[in-house]
Amino acid sequence: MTRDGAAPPRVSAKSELRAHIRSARRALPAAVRAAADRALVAAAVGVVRAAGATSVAAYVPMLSEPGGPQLVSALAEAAPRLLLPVLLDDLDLDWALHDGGFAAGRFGLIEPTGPRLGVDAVATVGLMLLPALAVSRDGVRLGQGGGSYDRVLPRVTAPTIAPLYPGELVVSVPAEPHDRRICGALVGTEPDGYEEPHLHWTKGCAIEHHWHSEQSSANDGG
Ligand SMILES: Nc1nc2c(c(=O)[nH]1)N(C=O)[C@@H](CNc1ccc(C(=O)N[C@@H](CCC(=O)O)C(=O)O)cc1)CN2
Ligand SMILES: Nc1ncnc2c1ncn2[C@@H]1O[C@H](COP(=O)(O)OP(=O)(O)OP(=O)(O)O)[C@@H](O)[C@H]1O
Repeated sequence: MTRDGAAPPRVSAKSELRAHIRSARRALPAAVRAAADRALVAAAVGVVRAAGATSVAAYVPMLSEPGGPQLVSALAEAAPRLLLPVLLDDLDLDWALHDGGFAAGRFGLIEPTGPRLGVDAVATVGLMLLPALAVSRDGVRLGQGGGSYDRVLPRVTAPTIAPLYPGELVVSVPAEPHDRRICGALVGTEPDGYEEPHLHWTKGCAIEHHWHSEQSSANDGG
């Protein structure tokens, strides 16, 4: 998209999209959010099972992040080994084994207190569910802006999938050279999308994936 002479993406293009999605998330009525989270949790468990992954990396949803408060416990039932991120001082991510313990962290994060495995432990998972504010159909991820997953993604050999609310799988996200593409988004399409998320494989995934769940629609491009 940015070829000869095209202006490089403005930093503010990303922050404008972030602000837009954060405020849309905050504006979601509680009942809609609860139904969407319930459906996303069920779909995420379906993806874990379809992938046959016993070791999974995920995240602890913050207020208004897709998945909600039930995501971690549901994933823990589906995957015997669940790794959750711990934000380090330099904004890189360490990984802790989920053992049911949590403590408050920076930025309103809830972080695991289980055994720390080190930044490279994430290379051992069979599936990564990661947080995003938006994902483009070609796999560019918009995160919270710390650049944490820009550091993490090169260490990951598993499919990388972001649960999203409807409207957050977008045509394009302003890409910068450091951005690594992710493999898929778990997302519904409006109007009933809040209750029916599907797995959309993106066009940018560099990781070979051997499984497709019943609900997947590969590269539907629309
Ligand atoms: N649930 C969850 N866990 C996660 C992430 C995430 O996006 N979601 N991360 C993804 O990398 C890492 C944490 N990084 C984060 C970096 C910035 C902000 C954030 O909200 N920053 C706001 C300032 C908020 C405040 O000052 O209170 C901002 O920059 O505007 C959140 C998480 C690891 N754990
Ligand atoms: N490998 C890296 N090491 C250190 N800093 C990096 C790396 N990659 C990107 N960054 C820096 O991180 C900052 C934020 O990047 P970006 O906007 O892509 O974050 P993000 O993916 O939205 O956030 P997050 O992954 O934390 O949710 C940028 O200023 C970028 O220069």
